[in-house]
Amino acid sequence: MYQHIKVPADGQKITVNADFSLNVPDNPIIPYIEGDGTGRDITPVMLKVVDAAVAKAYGGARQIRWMEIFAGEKSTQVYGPDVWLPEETLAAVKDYLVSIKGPLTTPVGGGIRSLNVALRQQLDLYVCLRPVRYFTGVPSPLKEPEKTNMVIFRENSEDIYAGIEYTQGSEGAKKLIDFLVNELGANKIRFPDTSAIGIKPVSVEGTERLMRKAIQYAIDNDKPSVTIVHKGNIMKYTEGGFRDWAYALAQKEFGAELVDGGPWCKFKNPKTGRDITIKDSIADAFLQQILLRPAEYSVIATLNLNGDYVSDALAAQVGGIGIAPGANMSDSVAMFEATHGTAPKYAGKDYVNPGSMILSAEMMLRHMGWTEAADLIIRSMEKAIDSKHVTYDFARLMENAVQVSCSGFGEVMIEQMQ
Ligand SMILES: NC(=O)C1=CN([C@@H]2O[C@H](COP(=O)(O)OP(=O)(O)OC[C@H]3O[C@@H](n4cnc5c(N)ncnc54)[C@H](OP(=O)(O)O)[C@@H]3O)[C@@H](O)[C@H]2O)C=CC1
Ligand SMILES: O=C(O)CCC(=O)C(=O)O
Ligand SMILES: [Mg+2]
Repeated sequence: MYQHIKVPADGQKITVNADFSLNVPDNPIIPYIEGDGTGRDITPVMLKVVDAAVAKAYGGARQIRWMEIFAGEKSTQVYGPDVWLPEETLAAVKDYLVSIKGPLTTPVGGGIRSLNVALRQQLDLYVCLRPVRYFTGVPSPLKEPEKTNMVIFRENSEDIYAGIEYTQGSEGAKKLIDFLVNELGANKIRFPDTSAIGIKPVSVEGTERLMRKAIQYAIDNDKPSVTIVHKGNIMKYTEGGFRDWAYALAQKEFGAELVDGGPWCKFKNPKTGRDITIKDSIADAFLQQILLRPAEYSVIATLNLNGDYVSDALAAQVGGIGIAPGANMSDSVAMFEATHGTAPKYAGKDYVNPGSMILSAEMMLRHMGWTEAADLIIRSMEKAIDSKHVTYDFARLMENAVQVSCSGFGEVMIEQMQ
């Protein structure tokens, strides 16, 4: 059926029920994309650590059947020079429901548009879920890094990531600027003759589905608040719309009531009876608040670009993007991936921290309901860090650390599972 994807003969598909719960067989086929740059270092380590955790947790009764699928540079080697994202890769991610990927390179300026963004958009993986937590012993620039405990819900399908952008001097830029100036009376384009131009779509539907997931997460995980992060003071109808529609959804669907006349509102968690406060913060101020008063923030709902910035900033507070995991999700399909990119200067050197990719796999195991294996990964990560056998990113900031390689850190984790 596929041209280059080899389906493991002894594996079975994960399937989904009408309520979006999963049926996970004991031998699920899970597609993975190795990734560009350091992807080829961290992905094999992740596969080994996950296999070890599953073997230890279930004594052989369960085993993942990994299925390699292709995107990025490796895809051009397998499928041909210009094939960066084959149709069958998209089909496999959709059909097999749960997958994991390494980072993929995006050139700045010209060249291909982001394959990462293309995967999210073409599969409508509208939630980018990025939990940020502290592991004891990890070096951090903060005095009290354990106070940073947040979960980012980044809208993944809209905003300027829609890629509606025209290069300076192009027919598209000229037409669009002419239309804005002549038809809509836009008179604030400072240099219309030499401007490139981009469009930022933000919709009611896109906002509501993201906010619904963020609030449901707060309910299911007994979180005290959801903060809407936006730049609605400047971009009144896009980012400001996001804020207003998100608040409105909390009231309309979850019965939130205004606090002191609003706009903050709150409702009782139907599962625990505790208050969940819905509040908002303007993005620039939010970036200082998370450093100075992180304990006041829990679940974050934000647009695509803000979410990108906030993800790396928050990751830095708890030790850096070397251990920052994530997931891209629709209601039925989930594709897990690290927050960081391909870190090209370290590619192929067996050097970088595989933690972000391993913790993304930990999220994947939990999503599959394989909590024993997921717990084992968390415990072995804690023990590995505690043993101070860590990769360069932590070793350079830790006292008495033993620096280990990327694969070496995986081995330390596996030893800790015994
Ligand atoms: N989802 C994806 O696939 C993503 C892809 N990208 C793409 O990746 C490419 C490179 O992007 P760039 O901006 O350099 O960002 P990167 O995230 O690749 O790297 C930035 C810095 O973060 C640190 N870092 C990254 N990965 C690790 C790791 N595993 N362990 C420890 N430290 C790590 C390194 O810091 P130091 O120098 O201090 O050692 C590195 O120089 C671009 O093409 C970009 O578009 C970017 C983000 C996400
Ligand atoms: O697609 C890319 O190259 C960058 C994506 C990114 O930075 C992110 O998803 O956090
Ligand atoms: Mg990013």
